[in-house]
Amino acid sequence: MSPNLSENSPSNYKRVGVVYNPSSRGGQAQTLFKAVVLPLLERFFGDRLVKCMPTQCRDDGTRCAFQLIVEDHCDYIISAGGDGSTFNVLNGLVRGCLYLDQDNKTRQSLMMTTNSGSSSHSPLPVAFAVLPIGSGNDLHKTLGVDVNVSDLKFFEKYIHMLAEGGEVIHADIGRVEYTKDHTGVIEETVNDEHIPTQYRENKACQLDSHDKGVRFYMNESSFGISTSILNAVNNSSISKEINYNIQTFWKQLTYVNPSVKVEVDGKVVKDGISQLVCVGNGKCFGGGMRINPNASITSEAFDVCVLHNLRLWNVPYIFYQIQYGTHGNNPLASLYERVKTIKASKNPETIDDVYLECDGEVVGKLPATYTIMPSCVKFVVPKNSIEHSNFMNK
Ligand SMILES: Nc1ncnc2c1ncn2[C@@H]1O[C@H](COP(=O)(O)OP(=O)(O)OP(=O)(O)O)[C@@H](O)[C@H]1O
Repeated sequence: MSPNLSENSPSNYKRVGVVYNPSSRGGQAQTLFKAVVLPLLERFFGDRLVKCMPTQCRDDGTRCAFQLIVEDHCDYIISAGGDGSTFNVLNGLVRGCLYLDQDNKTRQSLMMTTNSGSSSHSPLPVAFAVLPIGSGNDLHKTLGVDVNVSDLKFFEKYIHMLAEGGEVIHADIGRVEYTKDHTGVIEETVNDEHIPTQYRENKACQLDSHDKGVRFYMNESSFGISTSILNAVNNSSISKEINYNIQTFWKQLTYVNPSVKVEVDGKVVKDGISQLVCVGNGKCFGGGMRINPNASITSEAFDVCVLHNLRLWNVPYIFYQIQYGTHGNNPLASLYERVKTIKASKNPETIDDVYLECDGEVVGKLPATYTIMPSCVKFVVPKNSIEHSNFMNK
């Protein structure tokens, strides 16, 4: 049945908070936001625009979104940045809603770890949207939206869409419970949930323990070679866009594929050497590669791609295929579609830890458990986007 359109207009949300990452796009986002984005936000949102908060440091989008919801009572949060910012802000949005959750219903559904994947969830009360001003913008490739940050008309159209022209769909999000790293490979601050200090006495919004982290993601999560590439890119002063290609090539020469066990809805599908496993809520990954070509953020399920023991000489062809999403018949890849839970661990013969990333942010390591959170987020998208038509045709 088609959803009721008027109820789904973003103009129903009257208290809008924007979190922007001035360091996105190698620092260009700062100027772009002030010169182009902010005047358009003021023009299209008017009095509805409550506050714009710049992030102060890495992962700070979580704190900003939390405060906009809890202190400024925002009912609509926009993340202006790249995929990493989307991830941070989403986690602040979830924790802010948990903090305000009087009847404990939100917490119960977000802590769900069974494979029932019921669609009876009601979405979180705060709407969410992303204004793409980052480098990769894989989420927008999943949505089917062409991003052109050098075109002022793009921002004019897009911000009008966010204010009134777009539509709210109920998007699924991925939940991953992973093992925290305390070895120093990942900075200790990444282990923090980033809930502002004054709210930490309220346990309702805290999902982590000392050893386990819980994060939510919008588009994709993966483990294997991807995290090794991301760690090298993020710890370097070379431009992200150039270094990404250099590291992708270099890691193919140096990365030792780990042995992992992957269980999909209770069935072991991989018990051996794998270069990469991608648990997709959306289809795109790594700068637009269609690694889970049939995934949709409204399918109420994950799609999973396992890349087996790739060797250097296999890589060019299979990555060419992944670019176009045609790797399904390649014996070096296995695709599992419409999956509710995934459990993954490293096998004893692999000595090094296997790290995982969510929406491009390396957060922790295996063992990890993924659970789909169906129809969890009221997400504003353009009416002509792929994910909007997926939602309408559900
Ligand atoms: N004020 C800040 N200073 C330094 N780093 C920040 C700041 N705010 C956020 N970050 C971090 O910047 C990183 C990248 O952010 P983001 O994803 O927005 O941009 P990007 O890398 O240009 O885009 P993409 O992820 O799409 O390639 C994230 O790890 C985020 O936590």
